[in-house]
Amino acid sequence: MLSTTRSIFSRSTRLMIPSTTSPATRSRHRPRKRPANAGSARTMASTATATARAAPPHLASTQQASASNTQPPSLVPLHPQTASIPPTSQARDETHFSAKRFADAPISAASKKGIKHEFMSDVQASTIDYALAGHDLLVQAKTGTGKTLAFLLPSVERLAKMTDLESRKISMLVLSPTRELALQIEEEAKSLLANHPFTSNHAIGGTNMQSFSRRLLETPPTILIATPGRLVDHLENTPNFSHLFKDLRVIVYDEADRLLDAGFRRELDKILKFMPDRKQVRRQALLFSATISKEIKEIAKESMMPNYKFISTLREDEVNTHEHVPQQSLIVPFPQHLPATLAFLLQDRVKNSGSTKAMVFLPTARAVSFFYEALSQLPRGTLPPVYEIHSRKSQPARVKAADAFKEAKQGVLISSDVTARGMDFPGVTLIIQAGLPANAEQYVHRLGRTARAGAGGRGIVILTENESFFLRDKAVREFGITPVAASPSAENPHMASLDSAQLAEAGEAIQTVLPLVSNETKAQTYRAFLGFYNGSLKGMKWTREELVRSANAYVTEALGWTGEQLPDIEKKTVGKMNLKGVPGLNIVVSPPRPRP
Ligand SMILES: Nc1ncnc2c1ncn2[C@@H]1O[C@H](COP(=O)(O)OP(=O)(O)OP(=O)(O)O)[C@@H](O)[C@H]1O
Repeated sequence: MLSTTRSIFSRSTRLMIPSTTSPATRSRHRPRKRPANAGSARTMASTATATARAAPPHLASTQQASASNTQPPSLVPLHPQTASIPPTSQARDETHFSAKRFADAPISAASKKGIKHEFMSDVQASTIDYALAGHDLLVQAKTGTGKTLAFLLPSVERLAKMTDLESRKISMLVLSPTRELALQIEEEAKSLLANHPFTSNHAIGGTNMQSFSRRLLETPPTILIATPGRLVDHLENTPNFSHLFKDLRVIVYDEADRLLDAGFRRELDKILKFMPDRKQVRRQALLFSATISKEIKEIAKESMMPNYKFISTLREDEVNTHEHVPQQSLIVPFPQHLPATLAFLLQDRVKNSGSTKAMVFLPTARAVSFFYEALSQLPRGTLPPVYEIHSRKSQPARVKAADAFKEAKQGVLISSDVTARGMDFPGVTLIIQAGLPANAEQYVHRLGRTARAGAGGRGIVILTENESFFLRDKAVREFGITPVAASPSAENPHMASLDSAQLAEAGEAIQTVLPLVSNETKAQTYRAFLGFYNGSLKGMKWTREELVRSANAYVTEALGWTGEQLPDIEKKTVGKMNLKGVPGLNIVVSPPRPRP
């Protein structure tokens, strides 16, 4: 079966990309001047030129480090002609870094020792004085521009100066919407705290609650990083847990707009009820995010003192994605989402001298499993290592996948939105979003997993015709997403292109692996499809009947379901989805619950 796949790839001319291109050689390949026929300012060529002009020394050295990480290629690409494109998706963008040095900042020697960067990023430079002065802050800055250090550093500095801190109490609470992000913040806190007498710990779902309660009560950390659900659990169910917060001086809402939206609101309200009255213990509130809508601004006010400051490092006319990240869209039917993803991954590998580090975002956890199972069945060497991460995996498996992908020089991480915000995976060159993103904000956060800390990257969103209403959203229209063309553009060779032959070729490869994906995964992906698109009927312009018809076509044509009957779906689930009476579902009555 797999031999078909091999033959598809071996039909192309075998290509050897010069794997030993040194960073210096590569930079010579980059255009030094903007060509007269170059398109918009978004072209990678112009970014590369700007980079060559303005790289501060700290960034130049990081650039060299990342460029030297490229591995020799091991694949035969779908269309080898694209290989002549000089790899520039690692071009850097310095617009988010300031000329302020940490060495000159009014901060302790202990903190200076713990910081590995020389220059402050914009958001760090523009917030540090206000934060050190104890103001409540609502801060908006682009993804990947160093917000974590922007809230950790001044908070730690303020705590270090407080002479009346109660020992054995938590002084600073950082709230994070996801477990992975909480652990990542803790890592960054640990390196900042290396020379301070402070400690940090976390309280996140998926860990043993009893042993964590014990540990936190026995040795309370100075800084606790928590996900809201688990913190509420502790506060409500662990005796004396709320006493740990009696001297809380700083509270941080990372990804504030997500924490304040309807999904977390109830938990946040509960958490705040357990915190000491701000009139008795003066507490600083720091709210950070890359996306802050008007409504969120209004809600955020409730969490801050009336004289709070709103700081945005976005210029007034600036759209909220990195200008230097080329973004493209491809409109194809559902069965072509996986083949198109494969084709783009292979193309990116060629564009990056055989080494791609890409993330593929999908709307549901089950769709993640499906893509993962299919792509990992491709013949060895077709793709770099493939990883999956989503909420249905155990916490140790999530940590393992996130850590492995962080470390990986090349790889493909298939993910649900659990890694969409805040996660810092170094060197990601391509973000693919296949299927409808939840909203414009989530699109921005997912895209923000590339082009971090001044590096370059690209984004592609793959949608069906019905999902393409997303591209017509007012906010999304401003992002400058351009359609993927059928053939490579001479004007901008760094943009992805895809013709029908390439898509068919990738489709053939996918057809060979679909039978290897388990029926259970396909059935679950089908049910998740029904659930997810049921929530977007209006945008999709589907009736409930059309939803079911589309899901039934999806399971056979896109997922390769070959069962005699469609996957079953429990009666109670059908009721919850409001699909009762809609023809075309294979409804089963839920098995009775075992009596206690
Ligand atoms: N001053 C700096 N100079 C260079 N790199 C920096 C600087 N500050 C932070 N970084 C690095 O930039 C990367 C992104 O930082 P961070 O994760 O804090 O971004 P963020 O703004 O919180 O992103 P997101 O919006 O996705 O949450 C990290 O690898 C971090 O180490």
